[in-house]
Amino acid sequence: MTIAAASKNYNITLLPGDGIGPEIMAVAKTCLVEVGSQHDIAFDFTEALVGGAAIDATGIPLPPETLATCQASDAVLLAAIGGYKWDTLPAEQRPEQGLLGLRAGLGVFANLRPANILPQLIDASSLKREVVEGTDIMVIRRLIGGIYFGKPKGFGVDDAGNKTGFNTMIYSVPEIERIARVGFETAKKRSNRLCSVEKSNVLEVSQALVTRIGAEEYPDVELSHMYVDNAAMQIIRAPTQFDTIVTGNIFGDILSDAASMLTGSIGMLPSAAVGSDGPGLFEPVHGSAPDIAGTDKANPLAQVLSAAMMLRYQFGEEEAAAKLEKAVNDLLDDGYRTGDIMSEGCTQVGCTKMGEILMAKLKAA
Ligand SMILES: NC(=O)c1ccc[n+]([C@@H]2O[C@H](COP(=O)([O-])OP(=O)(O)OC[C@H]3O[C@@H](n4cnc5c(N)ncnc54)[C@H](O)[C@@H]3O)[C@@H](O)[C@H]2O)c1
Ligand SMILES: CC(C)[C@H](C(=O)O)[C@@H](O)C(=O)O
Ligand SMILES: [Mg+2]
Repeated sequence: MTIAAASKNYNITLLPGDGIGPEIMAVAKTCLVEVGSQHDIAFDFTEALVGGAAIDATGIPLPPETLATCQASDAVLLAAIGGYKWDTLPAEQRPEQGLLGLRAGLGVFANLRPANILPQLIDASSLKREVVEGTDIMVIRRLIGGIYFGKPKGFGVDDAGNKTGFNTMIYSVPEIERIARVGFETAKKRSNRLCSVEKSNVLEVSQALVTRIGAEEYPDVELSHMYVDNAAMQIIRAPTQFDTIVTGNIFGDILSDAASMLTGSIGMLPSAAVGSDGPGLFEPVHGSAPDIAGTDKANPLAQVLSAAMMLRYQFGEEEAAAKLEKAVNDLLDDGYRTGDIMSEGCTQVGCTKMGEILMAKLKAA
């Protein structure tokens, strides 16, 4: 779909995926078109298949044409993949492999996962107001390395004849250095505090390699190290002690879900996967929520905020990004909530209605 006569034109691949994916993507797409029209930006959207939807249509979770379309676009906006229907497939054929292949195929090694509490949602958090107030964390996750990608992996049989499964966690020094740089650069733009979360008391892959770069290249950034088990506890106990966290793939996956509860709901958390010279991949932190798919209960705000991250990080369209974020803010100010962030005295709405209210806010902006 193209809006004529805009001075800027971006090719976006949309990957609605599975479960609630198409529902929340519809909201984000409409909002993008509206905000684009206000900022002289046209979007050419191409929809492609990934995950379970791709398996059903083509037999594989990441058809080569999907990857090619994504690689040829200016940015990729993904909703989520996966669902019960494909849970019994062998590991390599599952929807999740489509997502991993996409991340690797785009070379987006740095995943920025912000978790900040909006004042309107403090009472929606499962933690106490005094604990979450002021939370503003950026989790930076190494996205295309570590145990998700290490080889060898597979199934075997141990000496006693028991079936086994195995994966390999491996990081090279250059890989750690490049994510560390993203961590330091991000911390510099925030409050100059970087916490490297590792398991360096046990794992060779976690040895504190980040320190070297920090000491030499970023003397102004205060670097700390924390074991991941302690970090999981500290993030719940006293989240405001954290500013920027840099960590590995699996630790980042787990910590960002934990951090989401500080913000009220995982339905609020966007992410940006960047690092290559090409298109970035923008997606909510949450999954396809198969338990609520098709019920119009999904919170579309993480998807909309992911679109805002795309505008900011990929295109430098700060004003348009800020406008999307303000619309979210205004809607929350007016007390509209999906079920996952519902609080007493607020008005509960579904995904579609939330989209309509967002559009009204954008049009009024
Ligand atoms: N990036 C991705 O595409 C991605 C991320 C995580 C999980 N997954 C996949 O999603 C499927 C379901 O995984 P899961 O249940 O562990 O995690 P999930 O994030 O899909 O859901 C966890 C819980 O959060 C709720 N939830 C998630 N997003 C929501 C939203 N926007 N609004 C309201 N509630 C929301 C769900 O209803 C569920 O109760 C699996 O197949 C998994 O592999 C995909
Ligand atoms: C679905 C899965 C492969 C994915 C991950 O572990 O990276 C998801 O949990 C995420 O957080 O994006
Ligand atoms: Mg996850």
